[in-house]
Order: sequence, then C-alpha cells, then structure tokens
Amino acid sequence: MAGSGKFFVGGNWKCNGTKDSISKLVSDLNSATLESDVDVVVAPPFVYLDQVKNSLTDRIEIAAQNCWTGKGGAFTGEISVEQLKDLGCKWVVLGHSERRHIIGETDKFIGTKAAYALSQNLGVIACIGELLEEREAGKTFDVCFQHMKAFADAVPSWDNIVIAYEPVWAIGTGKVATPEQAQEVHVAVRDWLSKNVSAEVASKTRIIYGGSVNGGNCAELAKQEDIDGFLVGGASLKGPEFATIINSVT
Ligand SMILES: O=C(COP(=O)(O)O)NO
Repeated sequence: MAGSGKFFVGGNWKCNGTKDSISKLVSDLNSATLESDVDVVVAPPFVYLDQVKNSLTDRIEIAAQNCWTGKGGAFTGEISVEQLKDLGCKWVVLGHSERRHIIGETDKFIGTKAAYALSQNLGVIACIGELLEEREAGKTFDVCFQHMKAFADAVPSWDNIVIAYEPVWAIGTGKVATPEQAQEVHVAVRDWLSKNVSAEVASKTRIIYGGSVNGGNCAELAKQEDIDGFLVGGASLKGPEFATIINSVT
C-alpha cells in the first residue's frame, strides 16, 4: 500500500506549469515543514513527472493525472501504468470530473483503468462527484453511489484506493462546499462502502475532499470527522499555501 498515513493530501496540478515554474514550486515544497501523519502526493502534467520526481523531496510522492487501460503498445498518445511506475509514480488520479465531463470518459472506462492500475500496484485516487444540476435535483447521493459502484465493480481490492469527493460545482469556482455539505457526502460514501464492500474497508479507506480548497477554508473542512484530507487544484500550485493545507489536516 503506497502510503498508510491516517490522512492524505494530493495536489492536482492539472494542465499547468512550465519547467521553470515547476522548478520554483518544487523548491518551495522542498523547503516546507510538513506534518508527519499526512501522505502527500503531487500530480504534475505527464511531461514534467521525471523532472519533479528527480528534484522533489522523498517526503512527497508523485502521481499521474491519468493512465491507459492496460499494457503499453500501439495506443498513440497514451501513457501506460508501466511507464508511470518506471518514472516513480505511486498513484494515479482516475475519474476526475474534467475527464468525465470534458473528455467524456465513462464509468466503465474509468473502472477498467482503475482495475489495471491496482493490479500493477499503482494506487488509485478515485474521483467522484455531482454536477450542480444533479445536486439541485437532489441526486447527489445517486450520482456519487453510481461512481462508487463503477469502481467497486471493477477493482480487485480497496487496499490501495483513496476516494476523492469533488463536487463539480466547487471545482475551480471558488464556491467551496460547506464543511456540512462535504461531511454529509463523506459519511454517505463511507456508509455505502460499509454496506456494499465491508466495514473494514469503510473504516480504513481515506475519503478526501476537493473543490476550491485553499489556505483560508481548509482548517474548517479538516475538522469534519469524515474528511481525511484534500485533493487540491489551484492552491496546490502555490507551495506555501499547499503546505498550509497539508498541515491543516490533523
Ligand atoms: O479538481 C480539483 C480541485 O480543483 P480546485 O482546487 O482548483 O477547485 N482537484 O482534483
């Protein structure tokens, strides 16, 4: 299991950065003082994974933002799990709403990727979350449970999975979920795991929140019993602020 701390914080850099800006960000992360019981992961764009892995402190693992569904080969433009592991990746983000709603990845396609990644001992940060119109229609739990079922139907084990609840309406908008809104879904997801997988998996699986987390709102969110960390976008591109977020999870 890649990382077994009680808490987990990921930085999803998305399609951002240059060699120079990433060098500065890595330097800021290397000089940060980080809490001990938090597993920390950053997910650079593919093209910077090697640079980051070879310059970042070992205290922080690297993740990919996507992967192919199986072994490499004649799949133009894809990146295989084997290649990601060759670069030192320990995790991969799968099911991110930007890949579901911009790229059009389906639950089944995402599940296939998750199953293969886990079969090769690459940890999976499994993203779930509803659109604003789905929340407004009272379908938040239905959508999140649909995403959970798609992962559960595909994965060989839950040992190396972190669940990231990321309400789509909070991603990149500055409209962070309230601690109560986030906690309500995290509790429901943990209960779903207990009922559909096992009480043990429900208890040990880290469920992290993502969607406009920043240095100002992280502490209130982190106080919630079932928020085990964060998956941070924009604020993870600022080293000192990302360190503040990491250290808020206790
Ligand atoms: O997509 C996100 C969150 O992004 P923001 O923090 O920028 O809302 N994490 O994967």
